[in-house]
This record gives sequence, C-alpha cells and structure tokens, in this order.
Amino acid sequence: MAKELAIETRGLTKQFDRHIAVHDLDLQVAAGEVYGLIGPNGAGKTTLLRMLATAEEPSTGEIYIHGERLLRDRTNPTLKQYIGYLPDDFPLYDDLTVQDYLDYFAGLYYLREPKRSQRIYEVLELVDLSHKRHSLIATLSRGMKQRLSLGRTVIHQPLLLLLDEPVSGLDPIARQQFRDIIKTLREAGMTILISSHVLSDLEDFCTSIGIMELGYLVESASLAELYQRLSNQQIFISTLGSVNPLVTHLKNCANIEEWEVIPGSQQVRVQFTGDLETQALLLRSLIDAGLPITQFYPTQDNLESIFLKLGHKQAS
Ligand SMILES: Nc1ncnc2c1ncn2[C@@H]1O[C@H](COP(=O)(O)OP(=O)(O)OP(=O)(O)O)[C@@H](O)[C@H]1O
Repeated sequence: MAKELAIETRGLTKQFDRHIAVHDLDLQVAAGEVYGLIGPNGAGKTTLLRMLATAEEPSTGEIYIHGERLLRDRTNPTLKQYIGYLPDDFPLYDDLTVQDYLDYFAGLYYLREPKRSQRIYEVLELVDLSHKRHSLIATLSRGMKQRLSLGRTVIHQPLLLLLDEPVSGLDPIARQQFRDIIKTLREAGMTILISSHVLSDLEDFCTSIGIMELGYLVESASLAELYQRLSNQQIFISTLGSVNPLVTHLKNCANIEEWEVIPGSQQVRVQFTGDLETQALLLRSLIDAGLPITQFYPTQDNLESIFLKLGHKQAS
C-alpha cells in the first residue's frame, strides 16, 4: 500500500514581480520521510519552505498536508498546528532564559499544565540543554542557540518539520549533535523537510533527496534509488605476495567491469556492479581459491560526487 503523503504540492508557483522563484512545482513527501532539499543559492528552497509554512502566499498552485488543503488564511488552524518551521535566521530573545523561552512558545501553542512543564522537560532533554535551563540565551554558543531553536520548533509535537539550512555556521561537533537530534525525531515518526548545502549531513540522515534549480524541482528520489542509479561502487582488495594470482582470479569473476593494480602496492581496485550478496560471494570465492587476502574494502560514490556527476554544483 502506498504510504500517506505528508506533503503534496500541485503546480506550486511563486512569482516576485517578474521573477519566478518557484516554478510549477509538484513535490511529494511520504509520511515519516526525512527529505533533503538541495540546490544552488537562489534556487527557490527558502521560498518553497516559506510557502509550506504559510509564511508566503503562493502565486498559484496548491499545497496539501496529510491530504488536507493548506490555506494561508485562518481556515485550518489545526492543520497549522501540525507544522513546525525553523527559518534560516532563527531569531531568539537574548534576554530570556532557555526555560522561559520554551515556556513562552509552549504558551503560544496553548499547552497547559501539567503537560506544559512535562513537554518543556522532554524538549530540553532532546536538545541536550537541561543543564542550561536557567541560562540567558545571550550566553549560549551558536550550536546551543541552534538546538534551542529546534527545540522551540518541536515544542507542540508537530507532525511535519520544515528546517531551512539549520546547520549553517555550525562546527563539526555541533553538526553531529544536530544530526543525532534529527535521527531521534525521525525514529519518533516525524516527517522532516530540510534544506542544506552540507551534503555529507544529508547523506547521514535523509531518506530522500530533491534538487532544485532555478525554481524547478529537477530531481526527487529516495537516497537508495539515487545510489543505485548513479553511484559507482569500487572494491579495494589487497593480498600478500604477488598480485598476479589475484588478478587472474578476478578476470573470471562476475560483476567486475574493470580492475587496476595500484602502482607500488599489492592492491587491486575493482569496479564492481553487484549488490551486497554478490559482494559476499566474491569475497568467499577469493578465500576458497586460497588467495592470501589481507584487505577487502568496498566504497561507493558519496552524495557530493553523485551531484557533481549530475552537473549540479553544490557548495559543501
Ligand atoms: N521577497 C522577495 N522578493 C523578491 N525576490 C525574492 C524574494 N524572496 C526571494 N526572492 C528571489 O527568489 C529567488 C529564490 O530565492 P530563495 O531564497 O528561495 O533561494 P534559496 O534556494 O533558498 O537560496 P539560498 O540557498 O541562498 O538560501 C532568488 O532569486 C531570490 O532573489
């Protein structure tokens, strides 16, 4: 059975004066997906997210959230409760404490006691800021502020999270913490649409990827499908002694397109087209042939290489 769509847009278009920022966009994101939106600066990602968050009125087209038409006026307040939106500039109130800030937003979403305190406690735990609950926001690091903003965005337990470049400007440790939170939210079943230029992060937690260019959605597929369609798989195999017996054996193996002996080493780089099971069979055949294998190391193209191959220039 097809999965329920958390987001569906039909012919979604946004025009600013004579410039079309988002062009006739049909997007489908299934419930429970983490969908990474990438594309060069000015491709229309922020405009799309803003329309999904009802911060921007579409020029034409329709948006459906869990099958229900999303309108910018006051007609569907319950539907808007389903959505959590973290804009790229994530404004914070520096003179509030972390606890008071979350409490303020809990109030805006009509959370009442005792649920309100319970939810603030859960969110502080989730974003690892329990120890900072009484600190002024002004005293937090950028990574902490970013996690607090994410906490504020999920305070009302939305079904759909819209994140606009949430890791920009964060150091590797702060990004790792952020990735861990996203994975926790994914495991809890939240649907997440996230725009980012950091492809290695998206690769880590996304289930699907969409590429925007000049307002168009030019690619939309599951990460697994993208890898299958576009990723080269290589295996580095090392042996003791001469590589010649290894090369002779490889010539008779299936799913091997090319091989190359790495100069000055006892290692062969193999271009491999099989799946994981055939990879295991290859390793078994090397061992059964009595070859003294010391290393069997499969690698595949990462998201960055795939997109460069597609001709999409991503800044990482
Ligand atoms: N309020 C506005 N008025 C006029 N033009 C706008 C407005 N907002 C966005 N644009 C234009 O729409 C296009 C898409 O911008 P948008 O911010 O959506 O791109 P983006 O993909 O999010 O870029 P980035 O990766 O730099 O954040 C750009 O050409 C931008 O200048």
